[in-house]
Amino acid sequence: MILYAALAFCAFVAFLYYKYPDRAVGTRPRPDVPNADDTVPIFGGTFSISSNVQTLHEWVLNQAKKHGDVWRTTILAYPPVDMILTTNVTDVEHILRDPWTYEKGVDQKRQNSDLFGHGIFAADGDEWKVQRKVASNIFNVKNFRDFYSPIFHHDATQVVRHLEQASKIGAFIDIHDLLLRSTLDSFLKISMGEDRGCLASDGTVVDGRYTLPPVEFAIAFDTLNSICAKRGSIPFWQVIEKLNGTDAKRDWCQKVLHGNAQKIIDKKRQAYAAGQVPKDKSKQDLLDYFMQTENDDGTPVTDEQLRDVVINFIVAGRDTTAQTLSWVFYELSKNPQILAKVRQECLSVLGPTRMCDYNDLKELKYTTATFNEVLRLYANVPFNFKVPTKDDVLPGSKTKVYKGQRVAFHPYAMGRLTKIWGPDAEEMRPERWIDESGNLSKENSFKWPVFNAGPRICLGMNMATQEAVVLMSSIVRRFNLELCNEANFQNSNGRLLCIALQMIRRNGACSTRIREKGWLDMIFK
Ligand code: HEM
Repeated sequence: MILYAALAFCAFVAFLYYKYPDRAVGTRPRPDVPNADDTVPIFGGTFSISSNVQTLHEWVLNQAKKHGDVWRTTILAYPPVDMILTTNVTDVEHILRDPWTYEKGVDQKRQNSDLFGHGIFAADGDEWKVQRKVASNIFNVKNFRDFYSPIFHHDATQVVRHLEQASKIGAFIDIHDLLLRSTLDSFLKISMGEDRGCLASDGTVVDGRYTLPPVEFAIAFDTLNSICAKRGSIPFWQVIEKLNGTDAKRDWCQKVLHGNAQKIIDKKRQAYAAGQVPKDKSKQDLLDYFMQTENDDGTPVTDEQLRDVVINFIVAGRDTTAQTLSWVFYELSKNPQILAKVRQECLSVLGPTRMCDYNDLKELKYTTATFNEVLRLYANVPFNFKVPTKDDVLPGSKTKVYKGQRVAFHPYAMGRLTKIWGPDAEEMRPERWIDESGNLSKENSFKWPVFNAGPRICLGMNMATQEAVVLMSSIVRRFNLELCNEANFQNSNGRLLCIALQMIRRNGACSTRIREKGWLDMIFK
């Protein structure tokens, strides 16, 4: 009996081997598209992805260099993953111009639903359109100039206060932690009228590092964000999370996040009940706009819907800007000549102490160029995929794509490819953003999709740039900076560790080992 079973098993494996010689089980043959390196029968790219997970974005970059515009990987999972990856700018434009055909898709929603619920990041179609329309009310020049500048000034002053204290006592400091606190404080005030004071306490020195008290809300965010992000590279994550204790962690995070979001909503509802709605539309915040919106069927927006708004917008407004700024300071610490130029520009436009206002932004060209250049090299949404609702052909590479499969693009790889940016693509050179007349050049957003592009382009890109330049100009005029933990960012071949790329974004989320070392530890002098 056992012999028959063994023979049947072998025959089954031989059949699978014959049927799926170059891809994962359940995926279709594609002789017209090259496979990623180390693709094997039955499992496709499952092992090559998991064995390269620490330098995944560098690995993708190498695949793009080797295979050209388009290549493919498949993963043994349920449902099987069949993914075409393009770095062709015309293909990317085609995908991003049409979010009705190229949706986020069910898998992505499922993967992120614990964090995003039905919020703007997870929504497609009408559900997305309504949220985008309501939210776009707060992103206008009047708000940037009159209301957001003072908030950014206040929080940048707090950041500088902590850096001064740390530098006085010669302690090093995890600048990324500080920046995350600053972007969280600023964005909560801007979008929900809520002052969390994450930078308000004084720091203490623990093991040589200047440290602020932990913020539970932020820890829950980072942990849940990391759980959802990891699902992309773990086949059968639904089962694994049940077995390895992740479920309990997820429940704790949700309890903290939902509890905090509910408090913000309750406070707003109480204010409304007491008739304290700001009459002047320009004084209303994001939550005000959503509270006054009705659902299509005329019912009022529920607390659960508002909770998704709160959480989605905090993720959007906090992590991205802090992560990019962390890479800015990383690069400035390694490129003193760029630091000197940024400092010189900030001093000549603002003098030694004046804070950067909205109107100063157009003068701070090199500083903005440095921010853009860092985003080009360290796209903080490094990878993105969509799912077509019908069969289609990508017009740049002439590649056929099928309804329901994943069609991905990779802003991190695109930012470093010589075919897109020329022979110095991997160099940090802010000058590439300044045109012959000395003005900041506008880049084609499909070539540089770090803020996404097309109808779903990032709503906060101008806000992020304003906030970043306020923080950069406040810090570089006062301090020299020195990186303490270079080894955390590169492997022995000098390639960027993907885990660093993601962990800088998802600070403290999952690796206590790395967390103990501290992230982006710097000395400010
Ligand atoms: C350096 C900073 C930032 C970067 C690099 C960035 C990048 C991005 C990217 C890549 C997307 C598309 C995500 C996707 O759908 O897969 C996006 C969407 C979005 N971003 Fe940003 N973002 C930044 C800052 C901000 C800020 C400060 C806000 C303020 C709230 C914001 C609000 C949004 C919103 C609301 C969307 C969803 C747009 C839509 O789906 O229609 N972002 N951002």
